[in-house]
Formats: sequence, structure tokens, C-alpha cells
Amino acid sequence: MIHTRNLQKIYQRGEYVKYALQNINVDINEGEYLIIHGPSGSGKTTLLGLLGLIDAPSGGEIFFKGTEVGYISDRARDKIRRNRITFVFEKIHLLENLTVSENIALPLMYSSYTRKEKKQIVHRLLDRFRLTHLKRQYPSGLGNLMQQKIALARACCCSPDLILADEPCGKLSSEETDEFMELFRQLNEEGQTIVVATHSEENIKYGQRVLHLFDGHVVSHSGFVR
Ligand SMILES: Nc1ncnc2c1ncn2[C@@H]1O[C@H](COP(=O)(O)OP(=O)(O)OP(=O)(O)O)[C@@H](O)[C@H]1O
Repeated sequence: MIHTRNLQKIYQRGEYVKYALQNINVDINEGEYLIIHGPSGSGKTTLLGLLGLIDAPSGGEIFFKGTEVGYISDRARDKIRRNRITFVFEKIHLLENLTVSENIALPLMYSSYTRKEKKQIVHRLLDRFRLTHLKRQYPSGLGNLMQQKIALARACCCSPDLILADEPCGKLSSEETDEFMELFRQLNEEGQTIVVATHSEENIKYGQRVLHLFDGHVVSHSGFVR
């Protein structure tokens, strides 16, 4: 689905030059569950930004479904990404003035689904993530695990090709992390392609494959953990 060849990202501002990623070669195939692991500053967020077509590389190539997407316009990249690649972040970005159902439905706002179809999709997701009893509540009254489940349900709303998660359990206890990562595992078993970036060695065990980053380089790449 996504392939990179000698991918490079350099941040440059005046005297400041940072080689955030160098010669990254990674292949993410449909249905895979990849963990990107590395310490703070190793380049995980930068790599997710490139894989998620949010950012442009400084060098190398990146292919999404066979098409080179590194050097196309931001607008063209946005168009390819829209509803096909979704994100879950450490900081849980829910809208406080919308109910749980309305938050989950947000990506459907400009879709061509009918009202009835939208309702059915949200109903299915509420059920899938065991959030039905909370559907009329507002996020601020809920704990971090519930809020992160809502964010994941929202990320699933448009049946994306790829879900990218950046330190999704950063605000969760170890028990909550188990429960949340189990949801990723189940989604992956149903065929969802997932990439999770984490600094936690504990979280490596949840993925199928691990890419270890250090100082912007891939230092090792291990297969099929499960
Ligand atoms: N917008 C930016 N401008 C300048 N330097 C940046 C920028 N974004 C990241 N960097 C630098 O690039 C390097 C990689 O950062 P990145 O955030 O990708 O690492 P990370 O592994 O995700 O770290 P963390 O786990 O702390 O989020 C770091 O040295 C960081 O300071």
C-alpha cells in the first residue's frame, strides 16, 4: 500500500539543520499491523507525517498504491489522503460541544451518504466499540480510554485504507493500554491496515512487525512478533 525508498526529511531554519529521517525504506502492505518504535526524537512522528501524506519529504520517494506522492502539490496530497488515511493521536482531539455520536460522525459530514446511511454507520461504530450507552454524552465527562475509543471510532468512520496512530496510549494506564491495543488487534484481524508509533517497548508486542528507529535511521526491522 505504501512503499518508501531512501526517504529523507530535513528540517532547516536559518542555522538550524536537523536530519530527522535518513534513507528510510519501508513497505507497508494491505492488512499489516506495523509498530514504529524508537526513543523520543528518533523520527517517529516525522515518519507518520510522511506515511500519512501530511508532509512532503526532503529526498527519496514515497508511493501510495503505486503512485509517487512525495512531490505532488499539498492539495493533490490532501485529496488522496482524505478519508483513506486517518489518524489517532496521543492528544485526544474531540469536540467538546458535540456528543459522542456527533464526534464519531464528523468525517461523514461532507460524504455522499444519505442521513439514514450516516446514522447506520455511527450506530454500527457505537456498537462495535461498546459506546452505545454514551452516545448522547459529551466527551469532557468521560475518561481518557473512552475518549480515545471515540477517536478510534471516528477514525474508522469512512472505512479508511490505513489508520496511523501516534503514541495512542500515551495518556492511558497499562490496563487501559491493553484494552485499547486489543481493539487495534481486532481491527487488524478484520483486515484493517494499521501503523502505530510508540516509544514504549511494552507496546511492541501488539504488532505483527516492528521497525526500530534511532536518530532518524532504521536500526532494525523485525518480523511477525505475534
Ligand atoms: N517542525 C520541526 N522543525 C524542526 N525540527 C523538528 C520538527 N519536527 C521534528 N523536529 C526534530 O526532528 C527530530 C525527530 O522528531 P520527531 O518528533 O519525529 O521524533 P519522535 O520520535 O516522534 O519524538 P517524540 O516521541 O518525542 O514525539 C527531533 O530532533 C525533533 O526535534
